Amino acid sequence: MMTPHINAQANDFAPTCLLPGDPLRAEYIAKTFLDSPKLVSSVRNMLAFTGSYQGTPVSVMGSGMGIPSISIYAKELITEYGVNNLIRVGSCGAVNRSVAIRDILIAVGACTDSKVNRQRFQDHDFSAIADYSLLKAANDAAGQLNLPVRNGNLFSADLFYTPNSGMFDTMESMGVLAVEMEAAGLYGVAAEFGAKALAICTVSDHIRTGEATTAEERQSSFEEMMKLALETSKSIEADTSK
Ligand SMILES: O=P(O)(O)O[C@H]1O[C@H](CO)[C@@H](O)[C@H]1O
Ligand SMILES: O=c1cc[nH]c(=O)[nH]1
Repeated sequence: MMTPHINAQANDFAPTCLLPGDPLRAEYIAKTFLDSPKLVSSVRNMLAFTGSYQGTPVSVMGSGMGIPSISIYAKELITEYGVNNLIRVGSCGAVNRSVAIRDILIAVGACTDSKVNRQRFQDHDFSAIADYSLLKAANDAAGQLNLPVRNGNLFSADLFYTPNSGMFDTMESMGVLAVEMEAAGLYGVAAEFGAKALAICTVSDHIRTGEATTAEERQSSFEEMMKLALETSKSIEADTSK
């Protein structure tokens, strides 16, 4: 069994898949946190692994950057490989002065300048929201880990290098916390194909203050987010097997 973008076998993916933008982050998660990680797909070097986290099967796959890329992988994972829970573990740039570098943000919803959800929704405004059971599981896991997290709205931008930096003021005035490039698309795909999705992002840089994390800081603060996503996947698996 193969899709145009994934060369895994039919049962190679677990019901839950973590989706970092960077395939090397997928490899890092698999090799750092999973027992017996197996490489299950490598088309275009978009590495995917399946292993187990404290006894719970879980997969992790790079999504690439931007809504078009994550939409391809998320759609094929859901419809061809039976993945039901998709958890993005990404980085983001803060646009809100109340947010600090290294904060972990959970995207209750995501705005976007992309038209993908309007294409799905007869040109109306679709509310791109997280699945509530995943959102609750992530917040419960954060409590257990004693990890401060912030729940709120993200903005999924088509352009990393925006020609309209004035939009950052508008985002902040509307309460948006940070900018990244995938969450709104992931939530749209999940809604279209009947799966559950959640985006968790660590603030890697602050667009307002110009602060940025070092590579080492990114690694350690991303590890907290990775653990949070893995604990979330463990608790939802325990819930569904009751
Ligand atoms: O670190 P990742 O998960 O790739 O996320 C962010 O980083 C990339 C831009 O540098 C975009 O994909 C954006 O969403
Ligand atoms: O998409 C992104 C990710 C991190 N920082 C940004 O400014 N944008």
